Amino acid sequence: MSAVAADAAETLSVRNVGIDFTTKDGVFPALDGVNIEIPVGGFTTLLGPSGCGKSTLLRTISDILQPTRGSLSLFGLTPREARQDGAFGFVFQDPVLLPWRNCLQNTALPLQVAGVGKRERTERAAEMLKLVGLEGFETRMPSQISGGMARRVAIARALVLSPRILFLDEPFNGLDELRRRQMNEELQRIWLESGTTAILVTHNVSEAIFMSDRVLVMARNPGRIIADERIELPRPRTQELTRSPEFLEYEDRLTRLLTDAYRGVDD
Ligand SMILES: Nc1ncnc2c1ncn2[C@@H]1O[C@H](COP(=O)(O)OP(=O)(O)OP(=O)(O)O)[C@@H](O)[C@H]1O
Repeated sequence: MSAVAADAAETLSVRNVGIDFTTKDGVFPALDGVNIEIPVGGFTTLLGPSGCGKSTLLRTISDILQPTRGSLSLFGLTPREARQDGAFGFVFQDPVLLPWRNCLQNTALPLQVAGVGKRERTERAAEMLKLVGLEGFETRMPSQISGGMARRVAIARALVLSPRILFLDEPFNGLDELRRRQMNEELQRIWLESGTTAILVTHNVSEAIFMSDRVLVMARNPGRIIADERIELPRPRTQELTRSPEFLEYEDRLTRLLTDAYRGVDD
């Protein structure tokens, strides 16, 4: 943790957070001693093996789970206050678009739920579709677009309420490597334009480096952070950069850390 306490309004702080689950085999510490300080506007990635508590940590930050120990502060608010304030946007592994609504109507859904009038929500949703590169596809139905396009719609929908924090839980799982790289470039552009704070969960080392200012490597039993790596590469990052010695050095280092994190998973 930083020696100088940052301004609470500018920082997402997770302090000594632990989560215990009670199962028939006893109490299981899914997370323990987790400390994170994320600056407003930053892009942070949680990288770790299956079962290390990445989703549990996201769920705790987003007020779905209450910590057993420790505390959280989200830019000066509690997780509950932040949720009630509409501070969160979510993109999940599966884009889950409503098949009977077109791209514009799917993007506008959170606005409709929030009671925003039709004209304003149409304008705002169209703006978001433009941001994710889907101008001209407003009236396409989900069955008429590719998997990559569906993910863009999911990102547009997550950003439509201008969230302070965008949670991305393995959003490009299932895409082939080339498509994933294209989506990473797109997401970087969208994130830079939106100015939101982003927290990504991934298993993919290259994606973690490409996207992040910071990569938190997690291990399990108990779920904890074993490394906090700053990625000091210039933006906007390009595919060219992924072949540079600096990028490959990060890749090598994070792969080693992740290998350590995987060690013991099946012990
Ligand atoms: N409600 C629950 N009750 C009991 N155990 C749980 C519960 N939710 C999660 N766990 C356990 O806590 C641990 C962390 O789960 P979590 O889903 O956060 O991991 P993860 O890193 O997101 O995994 P993955 O990458 O597979 O999604 C796992 O061992 C999981 O089985």
